[in-house]
Amino acid sequence: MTSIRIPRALTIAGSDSGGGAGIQADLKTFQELGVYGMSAITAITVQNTLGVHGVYPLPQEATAQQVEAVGSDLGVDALKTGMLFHAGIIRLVSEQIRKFGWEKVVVDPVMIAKGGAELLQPDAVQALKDDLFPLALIVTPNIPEAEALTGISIRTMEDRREAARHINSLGPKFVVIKGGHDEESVSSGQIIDLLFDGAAFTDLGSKRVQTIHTHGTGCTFSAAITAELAKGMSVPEAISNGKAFIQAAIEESLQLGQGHGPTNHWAYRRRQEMLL
Ligand SMILES: Nc1ncnc2c1ncn2[C@@H]1O[C@H](COP(=O)(O)OP(=O)(O)OP(=O)(O)O)[C@@H](O)[C@H]1O
Ligand SMILES: Cc1ncc(CO)c(N)n1
Repeated sequence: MTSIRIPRALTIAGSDSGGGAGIQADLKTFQELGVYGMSAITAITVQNTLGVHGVYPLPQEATAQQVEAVGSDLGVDALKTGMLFHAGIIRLVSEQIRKFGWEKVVVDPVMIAKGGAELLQPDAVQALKDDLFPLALIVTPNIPEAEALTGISIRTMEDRREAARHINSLGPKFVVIKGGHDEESVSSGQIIDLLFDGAAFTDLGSKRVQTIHTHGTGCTFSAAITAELAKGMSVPEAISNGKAFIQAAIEESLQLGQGHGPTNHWAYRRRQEMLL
């Protein structure tokens, strides 16, 4: 009997009680894209659409044991990291990625939540660059994260290209600098995510949706890319499908909560089904 192996993805990230970002967004996205999802939690956050009301990091061994448990038993085709919170977790997780020989590694270098809460301690940025980036296939910073990682103040697309080159030189084969925080995209109505593959730049453009419901967009985007990699897509295909996934999720938002609401994780599948 021939058996079809189910694609498997792991997220190493923080829990968002509001369900729009973090582990919850990642698992929903994996499921929507037909990928078996697993998680290693780094911290419990108390969140809703109004902001982050508490952060409770787990002992770093607890995160490492979760990674070990799933890696040694169920197996992992692709993984992503989100909120890692401190340098100790980054070092342990990096060691495990090396030990298991995982190559499809997407690093979303989560630092600050939209309301300003710290999801990565400032002294952990160096560990991210030194330990985790050399193991990453793709890194997906937003503009403020790209600035913090490189010290480059990003005003223009040329600044962004310079930051992408700098991040690429730290090890990741592909860098996507997301454009959600680009002031110009508000007036132009176009958002550009910049992809750099170490040789060439590609502008991934999309219509900017006028909405406040963008909680967890970065998590959802990187989770969709990870799911597509787990299914065997090439990196450019995975990123392009990830962009379509987040665009649908933002366009069909759920209007939940009193603040910045979550995106709609099933909008992309609904659209795909309509095409059938
Ligand atoms: N208003 C919008 N309309 C369309 N696409 C958007 C919008 N805001 C963000 N995006 C897209 O969502 C993805 C995430 O971008 P963004 O720069 O917001 O990430 P982020 O700041 O890391 O998100 P978060 O911290 O909320 O998880 C990118 O692909 C970006 O182009
Ligand atoms: C747990 C968690 N991870 C990442 C983000 C960034 O959106 C968030 N708000 N919460």
